[in-house]
Amino acid sequence: MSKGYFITLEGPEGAGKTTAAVEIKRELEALGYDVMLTREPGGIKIAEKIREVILDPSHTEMDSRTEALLYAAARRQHLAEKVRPALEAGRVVLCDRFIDSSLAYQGHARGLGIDEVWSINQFAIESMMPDCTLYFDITPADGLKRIEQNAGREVNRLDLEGMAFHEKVYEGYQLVQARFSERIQRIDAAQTLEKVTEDAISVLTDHFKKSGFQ
Ligand SMILES: Nc1ncnc2c1ncn2[C@@H]1O[C@H](COP(=O)(O)OP(=O)(O)OP(=O)(O)O)[C@@H](O)[C@H]1O
Ligand SMILES: Cc1cn([C@H]2C[C@H](O)[C@@H](COP(=O)(O)O)O2)c(=O)[nH]c1=O
Repeated sequence: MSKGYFITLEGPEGAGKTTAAVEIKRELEALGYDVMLTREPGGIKIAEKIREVILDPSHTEMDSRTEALLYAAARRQHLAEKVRPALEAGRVVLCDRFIDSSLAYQGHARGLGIDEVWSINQFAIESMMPDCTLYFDITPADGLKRIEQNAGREVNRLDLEGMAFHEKVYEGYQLVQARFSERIQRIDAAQTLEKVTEDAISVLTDHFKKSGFQ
């Protein structure tokens, strides 16, 4: 039984999750919480290696089911090695992407089926779901525009997919959000970073209060 609080950040490419995560961590720490920021795929050595395999732009031959299984494998190791111990120690875990990315990208956009991808992930997560998920809502066009303007960012294999794929990811997130409407809270990610952070903190402190987490 975890004593901590598990928060995930979700959304399409360029929504601002990684940038906002640093601010959210800082604000929560200022409120006295012990926060561990991590990411998927990655966060620990084995999962970072799996990330390299998945996202290498030269791996164009990768089968969609292989892709889904690799994300689930990285997730399992990350949960077992880093997330679960932090939660057991009573920490707030802030994770940049988690299972909802698999449901939107592999389940819907790749066409594997949200139920099928949910099902393969059950073996990996053993029912360990986030307490709260912030969904950073931005249109694919606006998100990709932000990425194009960020000259230093490395381009990965999924970034290279066409607009039709990114539209499907967006659609996938709408379906996932509707399915898990209690857990997933929408944040308007088109706002300034300051406003996005303020909204995120307001949602999270509200959740902490409701669940009695201190
Ligand atoms: N609220 C914001 N307003 C304008 N630009 C922003 C905002 N938040 C982030 N950005 C910029 O948008 C770009 C993408 O941000 P970031 O890497 O945080 O997004 P992301 O959701 O983590 O993307 P990905 O999932 O594709 O890695 C960066 O150049 C960042 O500086
Ligand atoms: C966890 C997860 C991620 N993805 C995709 C989403 C992005 O295109 C990359 C990760 O890159 P980021 O810069 O760290 O956002 O991987 C996915 O398709 N399925 C997943 O489960």
